Amino acid sequence: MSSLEEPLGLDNYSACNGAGWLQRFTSSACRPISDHTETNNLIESRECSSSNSCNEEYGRHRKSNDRFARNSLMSRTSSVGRRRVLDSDHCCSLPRNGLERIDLVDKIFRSMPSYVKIVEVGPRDGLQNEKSIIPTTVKIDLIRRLTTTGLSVIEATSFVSPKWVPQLADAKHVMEEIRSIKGIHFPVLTPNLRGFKEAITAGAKEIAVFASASEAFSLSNINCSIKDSLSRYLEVTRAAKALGVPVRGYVSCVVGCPVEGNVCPTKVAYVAKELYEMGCFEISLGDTIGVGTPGSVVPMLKAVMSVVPVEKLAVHFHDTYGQSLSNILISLQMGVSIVDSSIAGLGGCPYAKGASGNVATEDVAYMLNGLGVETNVDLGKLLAAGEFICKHLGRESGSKTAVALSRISANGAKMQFF
Ligand SMILES: CC(C)(COP(=O)([O-])OP(=O)([O-])OC[C@H]1O[C@@H](n2cnc3c(N)ncnc32)[C@H](O)[C@@H]1OP(=O)([O-])[O-])[C@@H](O)C(=O)NCCC(=O)NCCSC(=O)C[C@@](C)(O)CC(=O)[O-]
Repeated sequence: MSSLEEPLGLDNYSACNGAGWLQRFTSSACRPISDHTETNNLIESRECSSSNSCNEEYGRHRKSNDRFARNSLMSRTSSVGRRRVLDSDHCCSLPRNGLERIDLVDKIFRSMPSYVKIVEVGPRDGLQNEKSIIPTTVKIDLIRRLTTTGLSVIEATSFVSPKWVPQLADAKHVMEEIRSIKGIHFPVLTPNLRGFKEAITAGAKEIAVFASASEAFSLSNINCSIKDSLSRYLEVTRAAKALGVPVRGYVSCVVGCPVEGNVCPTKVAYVAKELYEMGCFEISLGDTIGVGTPGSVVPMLKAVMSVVPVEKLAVHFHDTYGQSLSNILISLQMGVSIVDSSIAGLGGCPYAKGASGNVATEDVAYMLNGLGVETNVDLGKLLAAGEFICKHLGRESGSKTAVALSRISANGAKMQFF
């Protein structure tokens, strides 16, 4: 598959029934992980569907690291969401396939975190693809508004080549204006040592490096192979370590690539592990073109969780096929507790044609609120920040929550959260 016209896996869907389709993904050729009871409870393992050869690079480290995933999953019992359901008398035990009775509520909430850190990427990922150059003052105003919402991390900009991403050519000025704001992390993207140095000079105190699990995407995005990018990032992480600057690591194309199609979970695990071992404190897994479904996200996460502790993982979904919230939900059930999102669903990658914006921060906050998962984020203030930037861009919000709530409040009704 080399385009965004069809979701991954749909090409062969008509050839088989649901079960057969699922089986198509269970080739032992690239089985990414050993048995994982909790995860298997959520969805039967669907392994790599790629024709790529799945090297078992991570396999050597699998056993010792499995315990991270298992322990973490066991200990992440959400009391809040589950209690809400229990309290509201929805607790039920239903027979399933005539086999055994399963406590559905416990199964659903067992691994759900009680707190989720939302990483706002709107000012960077959200704006980087905008065609007309947004005034620096508007970007700064947006960031300032976002700082009032309770978000603890706001990715501010990128120190990349202005020839490649002209929208963020004002990175230095943006950083200079926000560097004095206390209590909030403002990571910036740095593709190489030069970007790192410029970011630090401009006042950045946290940076992010971005590799890809797809060779083709690495070439189109940062003009080098995965191997070369990892060497560059080793230089950057060493320099950052010397200055005590925390580095976040991104892996792009974690389930699909606009050029290569399906991406094997082992490749994602390999790149994630390399970034983690070179010192990245957190690894964000990006479905850059938004083709993933829980069916492809689960095996990918399983593979990555076998080499990086789940508490160090973030998920980063673009919403091209409207799958982001379901992908986030399944990720939370697997123990992930860090979610990237973009105000008003802004965004798209300049090197992933057709990919839409990130999942909207408002929608994530609304869903987490409904689940009883704490975020410390004020939805009303998020809505105001989203309205501000949408007004400037002259378009409707990409957040379904924002659109729905604006209609409700236009009708004079009181905001309700479910
Ligand atoms: C990586 C490079 C720099 C390599 O760029 P290059 O052309 O391969 O390398 P170069 O070293 O030959 O540099 C070309 C020009 O850029 C300059 N240059 C070199 N480095 C810098 C720098 N740091 N800052 C400013 N300028 C720089 C350099 O000086 C030169 O200028 P010239 O001599 O032609 O005048 C380039 O390919 C680039 O900037 N790419 C941008 C990639 C990008 O920002 N992509 C979007 C973000 S990634 C993303 O969105 C995915 C993510 C993270 O959100 C997760 C997901 O959704 O999956």
